[in-house]
Amino acid sequence: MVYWTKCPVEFSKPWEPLDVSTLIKQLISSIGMTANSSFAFDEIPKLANMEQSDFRKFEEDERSGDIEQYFTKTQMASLSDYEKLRYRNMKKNYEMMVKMGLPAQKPEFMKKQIKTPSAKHTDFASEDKWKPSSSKKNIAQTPTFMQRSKKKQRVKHVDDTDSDEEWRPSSEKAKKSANPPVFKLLKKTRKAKSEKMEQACAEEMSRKKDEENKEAHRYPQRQLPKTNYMYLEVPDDDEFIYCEDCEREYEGDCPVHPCIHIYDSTSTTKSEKRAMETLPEGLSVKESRIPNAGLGVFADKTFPQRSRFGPYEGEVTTDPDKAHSTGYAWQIYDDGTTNHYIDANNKTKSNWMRYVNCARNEDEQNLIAYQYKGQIFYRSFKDILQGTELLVWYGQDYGKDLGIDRVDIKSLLKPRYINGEAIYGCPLCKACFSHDRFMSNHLKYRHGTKLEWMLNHELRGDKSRLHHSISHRKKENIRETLISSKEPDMLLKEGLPHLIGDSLYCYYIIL
Ligand SMILES: C[S@@+](CC[C@H](N)C(=O)[O-])C[C@H]1O[C@@H](n2cnc3c(N)ncnc32)[C@H](O)[C@@H]1O
Repeated sequence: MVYWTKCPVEFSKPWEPLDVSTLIKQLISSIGMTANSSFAFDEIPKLANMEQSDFRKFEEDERSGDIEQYFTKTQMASLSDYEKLRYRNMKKNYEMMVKMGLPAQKPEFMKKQIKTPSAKHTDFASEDKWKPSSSKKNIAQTPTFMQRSKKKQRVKHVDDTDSDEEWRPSSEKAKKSANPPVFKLLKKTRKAKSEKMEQACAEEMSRKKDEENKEAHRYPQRQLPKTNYMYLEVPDDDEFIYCEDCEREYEGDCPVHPCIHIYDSTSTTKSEKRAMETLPEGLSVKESRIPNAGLGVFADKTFPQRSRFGPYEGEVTTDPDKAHSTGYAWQIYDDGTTNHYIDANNKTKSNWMRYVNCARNEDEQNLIAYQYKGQIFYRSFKDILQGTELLVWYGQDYGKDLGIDRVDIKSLLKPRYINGEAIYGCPLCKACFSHDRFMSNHLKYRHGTKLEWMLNHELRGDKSRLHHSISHRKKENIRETLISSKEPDMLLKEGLPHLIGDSLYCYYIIL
């Protein structure tokens, strides 16, 4: 903290956390002699202006040093006088910082409360994060059972509603496809908003184009081929959703880290404004930050990690040529083979998701596209901050046609055969998987940025080296023992390291 390194006052025991009120008093008295010190002087007037009586009152208040509420009787008895003093000082410091309106990190021991504190102390003990406006509010924790029931409701929305599409994929599962409920907004407002938005976008774009044409081109001008559809890894079973935090798939949503579904706005129009009108609250469409990419979708507020958007709407077609020609079609699989395409080229039959552009690298990507029950959803795998453009990865082939060269995860999925069984070893850690899908998920979610870095910096233009190093590492690290998939509990009991992924599928343990 600032008073260890920059404090102009000398203390006899620098290793002992100090009582901050004593410290502040000494600081205030030393203002005159510390004018050249590196201490954050803008803080000093604030401290100096605090009423002295406040400090005294605080100091004299015996309960402010009370730490018993955080320890059991046995724990308290085992603490030495020195430790008790230390904890009391930490608590006092924290409370004083909060009182002064300074951001303070709550000491670890104060997060666990054993006994009910007095009303006065609840103020401090209930704060997990310091917030200027809520520093004295008692923030209630949502009980776990309440969070669960919320999650169930969300799942029900997706599962129980029927889709409007005229043609449906052949799979029985996809027939029950979701058409998420929507917020009822004042249509006129949205209509006016979207009309204005379209017009403003068009004007802004034509102005920028004129300007760009006058300038020497800063970026290579590419005639982008409209001969692509967007591609996802082939799902064998699209009723499972991968959770990046748990590193495993769940049937439906992860019960521990459920998604927050962001619903489309209602649009009943049959005109081309439909796609724009479906924009959820907090999103807007304007010119993309990616040169020559056209329009893009931007966040007007922060969307947290695991926000889920969708489904992607469009016309269903089984004609690959038609889908290839538009640049707005996602390929949909059923049992590992292409079943149909959802083409959002037609604005009267699609939603706002048609405007989401392709990320050029892992850093700017904030959405993952995935197929769930025959439909495409986008999910944020990190917080999307206000003002950021929403960007998803369209897939290797489409990416290449847009001039984007990213690590081809599929190329890292070459198995090695042990006892006749294919195993997929991670090039970056010791995890191994029995199925390319688990390995692919692991690479994408656990090491995405690192892979990008390897390609761009270490292995630029020489992907063969990467493959070489992978097979070399595999030879070194893989213990050639096949462990039955039926014994995951036993394996865990033995405490073997690096059992990663779903234990039913991932049954290789690496040395
Ligand atoms: C699904 S649409 C995205 C919305 C599109 N920007 C629009 O204005 O309608 C896909 C098209 O957007 C453009 N695009 C998307 N991502 C791009 C990128 N990273 N670089 C260049 N063009 C991109 C390409 O023209 C592509 O065919």
